[in-house]
Amino acid sequence: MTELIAKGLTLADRLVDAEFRLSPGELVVIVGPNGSGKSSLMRLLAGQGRPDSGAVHWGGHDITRLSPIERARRLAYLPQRTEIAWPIAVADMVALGRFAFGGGEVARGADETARWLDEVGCAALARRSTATLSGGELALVALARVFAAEAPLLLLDEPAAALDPRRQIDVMTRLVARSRAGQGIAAVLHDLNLAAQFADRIVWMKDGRIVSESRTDPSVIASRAADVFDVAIHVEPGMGGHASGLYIKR
Ligand SMILES: Nc1ncnc2c1ncn2[C@@H]1O[C@H](COP(=O)(O)OP(=O)(O)OP(=O)(O)O)[C@@H](O)[C@H]1O
Repeated sequence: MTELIAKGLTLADRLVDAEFRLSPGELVVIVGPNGSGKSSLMRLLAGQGRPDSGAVHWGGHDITRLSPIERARRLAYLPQRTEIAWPIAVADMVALGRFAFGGGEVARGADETARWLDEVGCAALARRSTATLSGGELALVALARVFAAEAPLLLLDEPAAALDPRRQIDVMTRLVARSRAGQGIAAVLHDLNLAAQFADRIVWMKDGRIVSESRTDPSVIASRAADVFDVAIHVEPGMGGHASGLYIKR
C-alpha cells in the first residue's frame, strides 16, 4: 500500500509549513492546543480544500486533483463535527460510507451495515433515526460510516472526544487492530493517556505548526506536554503489566 505525504502545507496563518507522512499499518495521533491547526491539517490531508502552498500526495497523485470518488477510495475522513442535513435511518447513514463504490454498493452496503455498526458497539441502533441519537452514539455511527468506506487510509478528527471511557478504549482498540491489519490511521486526540497507550507515534502541534514528533513513552509525553500545553504532568509508573498513568497537575 501507499504512503500519504504532505510537504510544506501552509494555509493562511492556521497552518504553517507542515510536513506529515502517514504509512499503511501505523496509528499516528495528532495532539495540540485548541486552535493549533489540527483540524486544518486533517482537512488538507483529506483533500478538503487547497493549501496556499505545499501539497498532499498519495502514490504520486496530488489528492486535490483526484475526483471525490477516486479520493474516497484512498482515504476516509471523519470530520470533527458530524452534520446531519436531514434525519435518515442509522443503517442508511452507514451505507452512505460506500458511495465511492457506486449506487449498487450503497444498496448492498445497507445489508452489511450490521458489521460496521457492530464494530463500534452500535448494532442495536440500525433502525433508529439519526435525529434520535445521543452525541456519543452519533459519533460512533459516523465512525462506522468511515469504516464502511474500506479505504486504506483513515483520517479521524477527534474520534473519541464524545465517548465514555469504556467506548474510548473500545474504539482505540479497534483502531489499533485496523492499523495492524494494514490501514494507515491518523487521529486527532485531546486525551494524552489514550495517545500514550494506543499510538505508534505522536505528532505535536502548536500555533499552526508541527513542532515535534515523539514516541509514546509517558516521560517523553510529559516533557512535550509541558512545552506544547504549558501543563505539568505527573507520571505514575505502571505496575503488574498495567500501563503508566499520566496525571495532569492543577
Ligand atoms: N475558515 C476559517 N477562517 C478563519 N479562521 C479559521 C477558519 N478555520 C479555522 N480557523 C482558525 O484557524 C485556527 C486553527 O483552527 P483548527 O480548527 O485547525 O484548530 P484545532 O487545532 O483543530 O483546534 P480544536 O482543538 O479547538 O479543535 C484557529 O485559530 C481557528 O479559529
